[in-house]
Amino acid sequence: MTAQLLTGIGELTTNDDELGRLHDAALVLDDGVIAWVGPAAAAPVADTRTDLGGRAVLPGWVDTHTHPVFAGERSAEFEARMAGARYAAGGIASTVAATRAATPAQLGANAARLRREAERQGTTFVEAKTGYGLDVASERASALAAAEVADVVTFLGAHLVPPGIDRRDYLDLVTGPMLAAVAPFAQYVDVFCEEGAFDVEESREVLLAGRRAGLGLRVHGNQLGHSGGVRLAVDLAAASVDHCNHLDAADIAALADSSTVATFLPACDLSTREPFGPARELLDAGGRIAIATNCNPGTSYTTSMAFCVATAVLQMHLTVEEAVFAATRGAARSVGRDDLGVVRVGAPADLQALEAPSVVHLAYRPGVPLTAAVWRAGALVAGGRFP
Ligand SMILES: N=CN[C@@H](CCC(=O)O)C(=O)O
Ligand SMILES: [Zn+2]
Repeated sequence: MTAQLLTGIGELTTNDDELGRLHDAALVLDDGVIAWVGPAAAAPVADTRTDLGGRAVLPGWVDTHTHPVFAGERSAEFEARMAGARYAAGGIASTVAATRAATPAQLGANAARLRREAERQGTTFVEAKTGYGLDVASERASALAAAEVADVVTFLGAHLVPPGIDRRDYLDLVTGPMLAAVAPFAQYVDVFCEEGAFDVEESREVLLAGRRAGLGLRVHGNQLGHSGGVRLAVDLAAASVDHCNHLDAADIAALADSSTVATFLPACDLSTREPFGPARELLDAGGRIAIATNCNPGTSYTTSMAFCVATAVLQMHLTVEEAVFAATRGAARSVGRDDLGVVRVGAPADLQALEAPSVVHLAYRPGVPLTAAVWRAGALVAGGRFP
């Protein structure tokens, strides 16, 4: 494979403790990985040479919470919320109906469209959930569509008890035949532990069944209230608990004392008018955090990790460095990938360059499309036309 030298990097965010943030830096990408990193003045010769003209480079975004397998959209529900209606779990059912009516090709095309949209904005790794099929055939089809577009697939049959089925029967289905049909295509199981969806004991049952099937655990917890999902996730040493809008001091202490990553979803919080989760307090207490888009048609119809990072800085009081870390390496840790979201020799060459001299511009110039180039496993997949 061709070794590519990227030089003229004005600022290089490595997320590596030893390398830190470099200026006037260069990288060599070879065979899909980072083969060299250091000062531009000391860069080795490679097969190709691209001068980034002082632009900032950082790891590609690692989006570890998305629901891209769906049909239809819910802008009317969103409009009603902006006029004062409250978000409730039940809205999921309308997307379930549209998803069941769609063909596998339609579901796949929509998920691929979203993946491509995310990639153009710097996202190089995506987790994708099922959860809008909610019967065995539709959940299996959703998992197949997710596996086509995502790097990690999560089974979310326990998103809602769909209309027309007894609650106990549905739990038996999710933990039995549905899990068996989906587990071969998934790495994680998830549950929406919230009023109107699943309570703590039901959620525990779903998660333990998933664990027995060999899946890692993720939880939607404490989004709309003190659902108990966060404590359940910590009790079961889940990889991630997501939303975390409503945390009390004991929740923060429990998370800080655990290996569970708290994944904050700021775009969702804006779209549902929930209070932002206490990411600042959790970081200060020593907890692990991630930031993700939660791309879905109900509560967060965005693929923009940059928007989430800017919001985390402007509204949740993270520093730019903390927010960028949470949206890259911090998130990667929630899917067991310590090699992602970091720039160091041997790491996958998943990178983005900004139309800016520093990552600070992500929050300083909110809403401006700053992605200048995106590389995935060393291949340029978006942008890259440098003057
Ligand atoms: N909260 C649960 N699930 C999704 C929303 C699903 C929907 O409303 O369609 C979320 O993460 O926000
Ligand atoms: Zn979600």
